[in-house]
Amino acid sequence: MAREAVTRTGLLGGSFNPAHRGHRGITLAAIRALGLDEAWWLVSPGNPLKAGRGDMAPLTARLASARRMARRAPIRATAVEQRLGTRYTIDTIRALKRRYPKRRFIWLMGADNLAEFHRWRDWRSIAREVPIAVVARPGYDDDALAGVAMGWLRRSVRPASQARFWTRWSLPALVLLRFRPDPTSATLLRQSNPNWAEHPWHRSDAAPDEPRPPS
Ligand SMILES: Nc1ncnc2c1ncn2[C@@H]1O[C@H](COP(=O)(O)OP(=O)(O)OP(=O)(O)O)[C@@H](O)[C@H]1O
Ligand SMILES: O=C(O)c1ccc[n+]([C@@H]2O[C@H](COP(=O)([O-])O)[C@@H](O)[C@H]2O)c1
Repeated sequence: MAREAVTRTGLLGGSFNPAHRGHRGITLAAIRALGLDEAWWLVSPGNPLKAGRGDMAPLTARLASARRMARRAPIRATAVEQRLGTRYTIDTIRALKRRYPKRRFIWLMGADNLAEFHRWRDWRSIAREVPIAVVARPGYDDDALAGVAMGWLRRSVRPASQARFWTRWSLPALVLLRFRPDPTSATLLRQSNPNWAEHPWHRSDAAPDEPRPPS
């Protein structure tokens, strides 16, 4: 495939409370399947649907865990939403598109997020702004396929065999990616280690912004 003059960038938004090998595994598999140059992990200052949850570690700890998990991979863990002052994904995507006109973005999410997608602010507008790649996740795929968002997006589904051509798709467009199922979840990790954020690895004094801003 001839290389384009744009940087093909996957966006995986998440709480990363903490980051885990499931995030890394699906991101690396998506990079391959979609022919991405890199992926950005957008470590959320606060998922609007999880506001007030007592088990949310500080952004600095979540960002530190994401940076560790992203090491030696074409993955950049960033708190760019904090820098932009955005909380809702629609605002983040519009701001990133304005700020990085030479990049093409695709939104990545697990099937659990697709099942809830119709609760996100302006979710149809998100689907009109960027293509969406949904990664199958054990225990969530049936709900995602039967969900409100999928009902609206069904006619916009593209075959996984065409996934590398996502920059040419008219929007909305959604592709379902099925990799080796990974049952890892942050919920399970928090249950087995509620104090994970206290570990010295995650008690970073660094400012919650990337040392090298994405270009
Ligand atoms: N094992 C996995 N398989 C597929 N997608 C995943 C997996 N783990 C996380 N994701 C996706 O990564 C993104 C960020 O996930 P998040 O940081 O919320 O982790 P999580 O494990 O889902 O956390 P929690 O259990 O606290 O809800 C979401 O789109 C989520 O669907
Ligand atoms: O924009 C919204 O209304 C919205 C509602 C819920 C979740 N999100 C985003 O979805 C991403 C996944 O969040 P989480 O907590 O499930 O990892 C993260 O980037 C959140 O900001 C966005």
